[in-house]
Amino acid sequence: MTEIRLHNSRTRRKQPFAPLDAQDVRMYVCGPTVYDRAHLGNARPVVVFDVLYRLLRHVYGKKHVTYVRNFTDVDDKINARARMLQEGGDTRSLNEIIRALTDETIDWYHADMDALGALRPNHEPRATEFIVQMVAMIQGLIDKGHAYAAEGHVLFDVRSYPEYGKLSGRSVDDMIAGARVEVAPYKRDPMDFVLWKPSSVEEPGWDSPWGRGRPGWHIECSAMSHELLGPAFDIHGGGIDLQFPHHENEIAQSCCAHPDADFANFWLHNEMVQVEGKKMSKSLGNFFTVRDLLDELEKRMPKRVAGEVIRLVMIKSHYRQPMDWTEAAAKEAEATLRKWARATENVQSEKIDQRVIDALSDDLNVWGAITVLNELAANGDGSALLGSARFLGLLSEEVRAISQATEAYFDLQKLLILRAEARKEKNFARADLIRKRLDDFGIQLVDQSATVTAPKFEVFKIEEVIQSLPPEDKENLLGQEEYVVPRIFNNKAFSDRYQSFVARKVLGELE
Ligand SMILES: Nc1ncnc2c1ncn2[C@@H]1O[C@H](COP(=O)(O)OP(=O)(O)OP(=O)(O)O)[C@@H](O)[C@H]1O
Ligand SMILES: [Zn+2]
Repeated sequence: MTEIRLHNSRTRRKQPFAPLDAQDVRMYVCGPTVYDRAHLGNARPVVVFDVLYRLLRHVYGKKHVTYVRNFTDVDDKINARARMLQEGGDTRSLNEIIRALTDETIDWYHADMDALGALRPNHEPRATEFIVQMVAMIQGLIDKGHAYAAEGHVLFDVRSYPEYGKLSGRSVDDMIAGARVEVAPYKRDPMDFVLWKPSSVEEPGWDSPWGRGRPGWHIECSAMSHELLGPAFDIHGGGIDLQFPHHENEIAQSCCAHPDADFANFWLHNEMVQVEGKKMSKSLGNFFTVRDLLDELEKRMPKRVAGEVIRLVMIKSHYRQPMDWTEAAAKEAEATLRKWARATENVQSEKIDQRVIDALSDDLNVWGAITVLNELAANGDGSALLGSARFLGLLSEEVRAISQATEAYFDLQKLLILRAEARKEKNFARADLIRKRLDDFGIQLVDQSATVTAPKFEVFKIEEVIQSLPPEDKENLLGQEEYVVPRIFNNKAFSDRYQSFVARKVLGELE
């Protein structure tokens, strides 16, 4: 079996990955707080852990991997956004606005992440559906002496857990000195963090032994991962911005609530999407949403291609390196997809190149995997290229067809440019030759643009085209010359392929 090696933030080194149970490999990734469209930074953990999910499914089998990513649908940021809407004239109750806001944001999130080719996790729990489990866990922590109730709040007693700070490598005293910790009269220690807090009448709230209130953010992940994956599981992921305090707090809660288990075995953190050296974030206002970017790209390429372009740009940077979005990277990704599409023309079968799996198994070296794909394209191994690209969530049937058609169009464009250049140089013989050769194949040049009109090519030329087609197209068309002409031009994919074929042939003749 392929050995996967992953950089474990917990040990600060690359380690061989061995699941607790190879029949049920379990991964939890911190999901979004749902009150706004996801920005490009929020998409990074989604695509990074999607690649890991695909790799785990490949190595251990699809049925043997469970991936959980939560939705935080109860949070002060959500309440604040809902209040803003109320102040803006929304007459619904705060709870109604929050329900509609979180539902809508989850729908947007799904649409945007689907567009980036990310598989949906096996479970996408909403925090509000696991309040009972959160209350039980908090009560357990109080019973064990790790938490205390004060003024309607429940706080985690950080000093009761000597391991606190181990993941991020900080001591509690350093943390107090360096962090913006909230000092509050009900806290015994400034580092203690909230497990439960009181809700006002109009705020979302649930009954609890400590009065009507709502959970703190950190306990949500501890309770949901425990409910869906058990007290110990294999991989916990999220952005590096969550390592402290969120993940540190998750560990403290989970390990104190379930002292016999080890919570998450491997911790994986993706680096940040940056804008001019700073983390892309809502609070800094330096963000653009995935939707904005898709809309922008869709001005010059079809939607499906836009999604794959973003995906390819994002996975190409190693997940532990910061990355910027650049227009140049988008252009390069678009050209790469087109190149791969051409190299997989007429390809039916698919196989995954083992070198791609090996590269990904080395702490998700996607760059290395892409180098292999480019090599396959250069060597004309379309089958392994298609299988491997599909494995990375790229080159879907639709994108392949679109990109191939675009290639065909580019080939024709090249000819038109050559012809225009010839005319400019007053090389009318060459210009005429290009027009004539295209005309021979039934492609007429009209006013600088190429259009396919009623063809007048001979049967042997049709045969040539037919021979270049995949077997089932060939079978449909061979020996039916008299019917070929109308069929070819009724069939968009065929006509694109045909144009590409002709253009390449004529280009070859001119060389
Ligand atoms: N710039 C970024 N680059 C990479 N990952 C990010 C970035 N910003 C947030 N994330 C990740 O997105 C996921 C969702 O986080 P969440 O919804 O809490 O975003 P957020 O922290 O509210 O965003 P912001 O920091 O802009 O307010 C987390 O795993 C987080 O680490
Ligand atoms: Zn979390």
